Amino acid sequence: MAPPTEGRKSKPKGRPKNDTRSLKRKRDVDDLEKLQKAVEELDLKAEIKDFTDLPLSQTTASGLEASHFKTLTDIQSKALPLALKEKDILGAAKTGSGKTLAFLIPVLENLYRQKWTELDGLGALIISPTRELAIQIFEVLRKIGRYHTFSAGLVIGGRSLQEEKERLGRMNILVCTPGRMLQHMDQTAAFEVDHLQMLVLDEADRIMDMGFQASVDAIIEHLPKQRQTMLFSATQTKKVSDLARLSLRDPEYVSVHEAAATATPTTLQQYYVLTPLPDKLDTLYSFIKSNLKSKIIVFMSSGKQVRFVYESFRHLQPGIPLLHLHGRQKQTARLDITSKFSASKNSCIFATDVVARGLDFPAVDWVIQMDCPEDADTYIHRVGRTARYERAGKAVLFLDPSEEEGMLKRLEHKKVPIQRTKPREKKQQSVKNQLQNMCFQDPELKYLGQKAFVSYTRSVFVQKDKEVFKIDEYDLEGYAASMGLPGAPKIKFQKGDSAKTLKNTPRAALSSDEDSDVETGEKKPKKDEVRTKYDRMFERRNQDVLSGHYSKMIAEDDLDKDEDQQADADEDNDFLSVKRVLPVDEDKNSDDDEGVAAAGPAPKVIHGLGKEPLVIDSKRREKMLKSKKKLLKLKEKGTKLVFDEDGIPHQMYELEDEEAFRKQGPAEMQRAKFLEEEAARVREADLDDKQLAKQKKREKREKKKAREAAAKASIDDDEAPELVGLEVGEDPMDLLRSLPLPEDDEVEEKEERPAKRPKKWFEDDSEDEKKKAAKKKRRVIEAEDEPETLEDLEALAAGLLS
Ligand SMILES: Nc1ncnc2c1ncn2[C@@H]1O[C@H](COP(=O)(O)OP(=O)(O)OP(=O)(O)O)[C@@H](O)[C@H]1O
Repeated sequence: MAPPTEGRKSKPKGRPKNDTRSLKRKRDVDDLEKLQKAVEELDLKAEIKDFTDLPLSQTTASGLEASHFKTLTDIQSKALPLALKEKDILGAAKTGSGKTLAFLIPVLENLYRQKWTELDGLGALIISPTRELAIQIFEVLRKIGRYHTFSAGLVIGGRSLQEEKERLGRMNILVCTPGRMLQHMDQTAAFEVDHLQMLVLDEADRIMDMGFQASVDAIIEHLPKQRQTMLFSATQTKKVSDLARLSLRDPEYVSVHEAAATATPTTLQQYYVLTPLPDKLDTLYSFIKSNLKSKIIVFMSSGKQVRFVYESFRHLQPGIPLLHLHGRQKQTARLDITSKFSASKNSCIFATDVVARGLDFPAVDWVIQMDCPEDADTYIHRVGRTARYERAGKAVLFLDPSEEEGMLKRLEHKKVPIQRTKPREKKQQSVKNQLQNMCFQDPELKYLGQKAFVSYTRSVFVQKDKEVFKIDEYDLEGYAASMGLPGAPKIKFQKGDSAKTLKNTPRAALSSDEDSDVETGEKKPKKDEVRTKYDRMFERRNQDVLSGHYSKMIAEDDLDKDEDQQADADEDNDFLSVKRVLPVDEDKNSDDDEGVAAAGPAPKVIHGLGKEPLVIDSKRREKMLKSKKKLLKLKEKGTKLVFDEDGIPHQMYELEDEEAFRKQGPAEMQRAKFLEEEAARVREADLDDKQLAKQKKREKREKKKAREAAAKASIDDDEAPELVGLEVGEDPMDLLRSLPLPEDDEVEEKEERPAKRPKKWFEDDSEDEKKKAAKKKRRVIEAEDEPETLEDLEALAAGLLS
């Protein structure tokens, strides 16, 4: 047995092992009793400043210390004593004020004091409205609970249900999103919640609102009524109906900032700018350009808006890393993006309300609300992503003039101090033309823009607060034009659903096929209207130009269709979107492949053109096949044949019969013989070539002399034709011949190779490589023979100059 390590207390000698264990157990029991007593005796009126002043287990205290938490925030000092005494709590405090610890510490402590073990099953359930927030809560729990022996899990979807099922039964603490949790409660037989002690709802008002209503009610039905329930939010729900749904027992309302003059952090500066809808993108771009050294979050009303602005702005290359986040991205991508944004010093993320609540990105400088929030509470949560825990921050709200009065009234009512500011004229720049160009050149971007336009318009239409959102007063045509669209897509609205309900309704419950239930369409061309090829181009989508990036985006969307509802909270629903209406002219044939395949007649198949049969599933493809040139691309490449004296074709290189080869002698000898013969042939050919070259030169010299003589004669006759840029009598070939001829490709490459420039953040490798390939192509100039005609030389000179 190894000797006891220095500094570590050795076991008392001679004492039986069992005695030690029972002594330890007794000491633990004593400690627990003491802790329990201290909690019971805790004076609720006493001022608690440090975590060490609280009756906490050594394990939690050590976890807090190791995570560098020392002093309590206001909400923590008010809520923690009550929560430790197992009271039901309604906690309200400003954003970034430390509510997470106010419920996580009691979760750990109360289970600890009840000696909860793995065998006792689920002890505490923490519900969050979004996956990102659930992950964040889980991370904090892991940090401060690192010395505890509880098992804790994250149930948020995005990975296999089976995998989660297997682990669920063993968990003591779970952090979850409502949709996924309910799925498990309904489907996982081994998952027991009968002994649950604590239920926590973070961002409670959001979880209790209409979108989550059904799932939350169903979850609560599974839970035992006797439990501790805690609700936390910066905008707390006090609705009696909500509290009744949760069966709270005499809840303590802990609101530390209710008496405060403002509902938002005092370190937060808040502004609004009046920017009519058609100028919104210009204002946003100008703002980003003027704040390249900042960390910015830009909130938009829908995922489609986010995608359009991200895709178009990244092409404009503002000079700051751009990111985008919305509910339809794959979970791994979302995680990657949030961690990138957290780690970055300066970057700009375009996001939907999926990041509006609870997320604790470090050191955000600006929160921009490009689209007006649906209500003052959403405003408060969005701006709360900056100015967190004693840090300073700034927020700007973009308002259309029609929204100003209504929104300011709402904000004032919620005690939000906001003042108007104007963007600097000097810094204002317009991107309208560039967007128009981009949409014109890239039908996919245009299509994305149309969808963004429709989803924005619809989001405004479904808003409940008609005092703020007056659909008739927006310049929608102007907005569409500012996005680079050729006219505003026509939208047919459906009545009945409110923004909030739609916001959280699971996508599956809405339309699964975006375009199948659309009520909207692009402007139908009138029959007699003159249509240019540009009009037609603007109306197309999914042509051959489909960019890889966009297809990837679309693929991501499809992959992500099974995401849980709360994660999609931000996402617009597809009961309206752009319907592609084809022009009546011949381009009506130019439907995209998917459309025809889905709805049209069975596709034709052509065999024999290439290796694989060609499927003609659209008229456009059929048309393409009628063009010989295009068809060539699809054909197999020909094989080169040589004909012998009898006119029989042979492959260029045919393998000799092995036996015949052997008969001719050893391979090495045959090889030497072959080389010798070939060398002799080359020498002979070389001689011929040299003679030919000499003869050509001689002929040229003679021709030149003849021309000079003729020119001289004509000068003498005073009838010489003018040669622009040349001295009279000078041979035009001489000038061009004096241009340096490339020796070989390598020299060219050295001369032309540009100085290596650093890769810009917005360039991806494939683009880089494409450029390189294009450059290489340009560089290759065939210059083996001396140019002979003027045309040859002109072509060569042009090649060199370019
Ligand atoms: N006692 C403390 N001492 C130091 N930092 C703290 C303390 N409590 C919380 N914080 C830090 O403050 C920040 C905000 O905390 P938290 O995310 O819990 O805020 P919140 O009130 O839940 O905000 P929101 O309303 O936006 O969800 C976090 O970075 C957290 O680490």
